Amino acid sequence: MSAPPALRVRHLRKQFPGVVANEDVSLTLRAGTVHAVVGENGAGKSTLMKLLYGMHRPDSGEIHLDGEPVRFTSPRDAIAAGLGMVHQHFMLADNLSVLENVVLGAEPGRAGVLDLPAATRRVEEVCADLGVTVDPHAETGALSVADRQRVEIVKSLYRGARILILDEPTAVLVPQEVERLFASLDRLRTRGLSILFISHKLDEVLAVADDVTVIRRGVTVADSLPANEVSSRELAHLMIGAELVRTERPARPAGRLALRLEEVSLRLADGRQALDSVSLDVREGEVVGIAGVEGNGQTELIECAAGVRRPDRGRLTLFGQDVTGTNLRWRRAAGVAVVPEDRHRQALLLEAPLWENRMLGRQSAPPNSRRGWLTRRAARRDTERLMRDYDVRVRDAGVAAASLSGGNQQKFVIGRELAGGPKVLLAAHPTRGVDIAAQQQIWRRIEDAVAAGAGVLLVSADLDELLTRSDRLLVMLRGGLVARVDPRRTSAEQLGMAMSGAREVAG
Ligand SMILES: Nc1ncnc2c1ncn2[C@@H]1O[C@H](COP(=O)(O)OP(=O)(O)OP(=O)(O)O)[C@@H](O)[C@H]1O
Repeated sequence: MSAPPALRVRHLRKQFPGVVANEDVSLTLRAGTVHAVVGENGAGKSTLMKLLYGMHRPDSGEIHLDGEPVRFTSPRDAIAAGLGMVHQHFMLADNLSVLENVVLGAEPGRAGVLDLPAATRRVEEVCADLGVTVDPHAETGALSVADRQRVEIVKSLYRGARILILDEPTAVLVPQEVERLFASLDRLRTRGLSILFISHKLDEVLAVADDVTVIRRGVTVADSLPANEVSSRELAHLMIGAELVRTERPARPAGRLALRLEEVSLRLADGRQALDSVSLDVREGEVVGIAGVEGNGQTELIECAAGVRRPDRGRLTLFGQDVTGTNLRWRRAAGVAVVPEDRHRQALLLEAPLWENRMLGRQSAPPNSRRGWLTRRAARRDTERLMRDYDVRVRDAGVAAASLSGGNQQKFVIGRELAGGPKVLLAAHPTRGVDIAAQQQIWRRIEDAVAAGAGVLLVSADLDELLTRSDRLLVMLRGGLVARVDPRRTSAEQLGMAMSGAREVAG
């Protein structure tokens, strides 16, 4: 008899107030394989992972581990049973060392004390299993995104995980890092571990996964298909129940100078030179893309352009007017819209209802305010219109932002920022965590704004997005703009090379 599957999920159901997040979800994760879960935003993928990891309890349905039924009441139970999970937002303490993060919360030795030299050796062994090197004594906050992700994986393996759940692990990685992650997953698979991961990138899913499960609106529509028997087109079709339309980018003439940065520099409190004499122009009706490995100044660039941070040196102008000393509020009033990198901390009040979130930063503008009074009904109606326009799938405008799926939160923020007809849009990762159909929809709206004259400064970790959407593309490294590439003549691999500082740059 063949071995039972590592994990078998049958007819899981989970309802939240007003929403059935998982209606009927099933999948079979075979031992020693990589299994991808795909589906539109809000399809119920994260809910499934949280059910498996003991963060939520299913209303009905069954979970079997190695053929045995299990019922977890907390992640602690799931970890004890051999599950590990790497969340989209890493759960590491930045001010602790890699080693401290890894052993934090893990069982100490028999004597109740932690044997540090033994723990260090074990961490090094796990890294060797993964085929990566991470210094156990490095400060976690100083590591790159890819390294922090490795630490999360090491942490799970250190605790003895045999099944690893990864929630959109590649969303934050550049192509070279994606390849390294896949190589690590491959090593784990050969050693008999089983991996379940969520992704929105179908080509990538087909490249690495053995099996694929498709969830549409809370229901499994394809249960554990062999990946070599489907195409990305078929998967997209299964996900949305319709064909995707490819959009061609129109050539467009750029207009007046909208935003200009002149030799802008910024040193952070920890002494790091975040921006080093950055000069760039964004004209009306064009998209200027910024490529770079995360942590090379893109975040601070957007923050300075938005007026959230003030540069130490240099000048910013908006349609010729010096705005260097103005803040976010002032710039918003002057027509600047901002889609920030961290939607949880900078774009949404998670506990507040959507209609309040709709008004953030614009409390005094119509239709939210009449003669200075907030009109709640108008704000709600306006929010519901925005939800329809941007296909934000949620019951009504009274629902708290926290209970929206990640992709729906992003669609909401984009809709809110574009609603005012901005002159300049500062967009950091506008489609991060958003499914392919919604990505196209978001870009259609941004392109409409561009056609209406908006100038867009785009920061993204998605190289295909940068290459297909930018009119001009600049590469950022260690706080400076180091290369200019032609988005029409550059491949994602060449761009990845330029981002890592390699000399020869195409275009
Ligand atoms: N804690 C919660 N309370 C209320 N509703 C929730 C909660 N968590 C999820 N939902 C709802 O359940 C549905 C499924 O959400 P889920 O996060 O599982 O989707 P997803 O497929 O992971 O989406 P995405 O790709 O956008 O991350 C959504 O409609 C979401 O609003």
